Amino acid sequence: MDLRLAGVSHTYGETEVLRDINLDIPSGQIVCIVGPSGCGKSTLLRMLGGLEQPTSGEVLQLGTPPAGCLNPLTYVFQDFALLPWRSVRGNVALVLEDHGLDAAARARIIDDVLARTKLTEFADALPKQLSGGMKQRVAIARALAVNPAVMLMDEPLSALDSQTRELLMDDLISLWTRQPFTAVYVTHNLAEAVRLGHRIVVLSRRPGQIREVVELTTPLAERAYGDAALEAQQQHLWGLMREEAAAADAELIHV
Ligand SMILES: Nc1ncnc2c1ncn2[C@@H]1O[C@H](COP(=O)(O)OP(=O)(O)OP(=O)(O)O)[C@@H](O)[C@H]1O
Repeated sequence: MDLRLAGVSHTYGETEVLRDINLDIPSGQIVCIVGPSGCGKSTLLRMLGGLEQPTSGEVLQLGTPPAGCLNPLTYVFQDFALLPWRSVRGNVALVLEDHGLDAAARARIIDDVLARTKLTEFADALPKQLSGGMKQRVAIARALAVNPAVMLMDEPLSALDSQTRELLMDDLISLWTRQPFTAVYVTHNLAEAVRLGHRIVVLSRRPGQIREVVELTTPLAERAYGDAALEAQQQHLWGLMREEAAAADAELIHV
């Protein structure tokens, strides 16, 4: 299933947040959204997930979700959003309830996603026993458990220190390489965007408009930390964003 934003604009009261966004999210790709603070990235993600309706334009789901999909659109948030009283297994199991699956089918799915996210041996741990990186792995396992058509990821690594971020980026790349998934990945971090994005959508400051869509053709598995070509892409992105970011920053300060 692909997603398409067709002429999407959005206004909160007097504030125009997004203007005329036209964008396709093709199945099997990671599409990163970057742009200065407050330009409407999270709003765009909420529209893709159907949590909010755009003031004008349409969000279209094209085609059918993959076989075995229990929830076509699922979120991964920065703050993990785990239930503290449930174990790792229990947190993943939560999203499998009320789908008419028998216990064996649920166990099979949970075992599979825990293995894919390297959490098998932590299945019985509680969130408070886990590092931030491990908590986010649980959130990713939980998202994968419903076999979504598209994962909507809102700054999923922003709460983590830089080394943990690197490890999780490697994990996401190996997850995708073994079994491609579709994701829209909002980030402030251009290094993350060039490591993980097949396409990077650069938004202007508010009202967010698409300034450029950068396509990266290097396979994800070949995008090593510190790669010169990636650094060059990152510089290009920063060139596009620099003035917008400075203007957005000044705007926030003087409000
Ligand atoms: N429910 C809401 N009601 C009113 N204004 C809102 C609402 N949600 C977001 N906004 C405003 O819309 C603008 C865009 O917000 P949004 O969170 O989408 O931006 P963002 O690009 O994700 O920001 P950041 O990079 O800081 O996370 C901001 O000015 C924000 O204050």
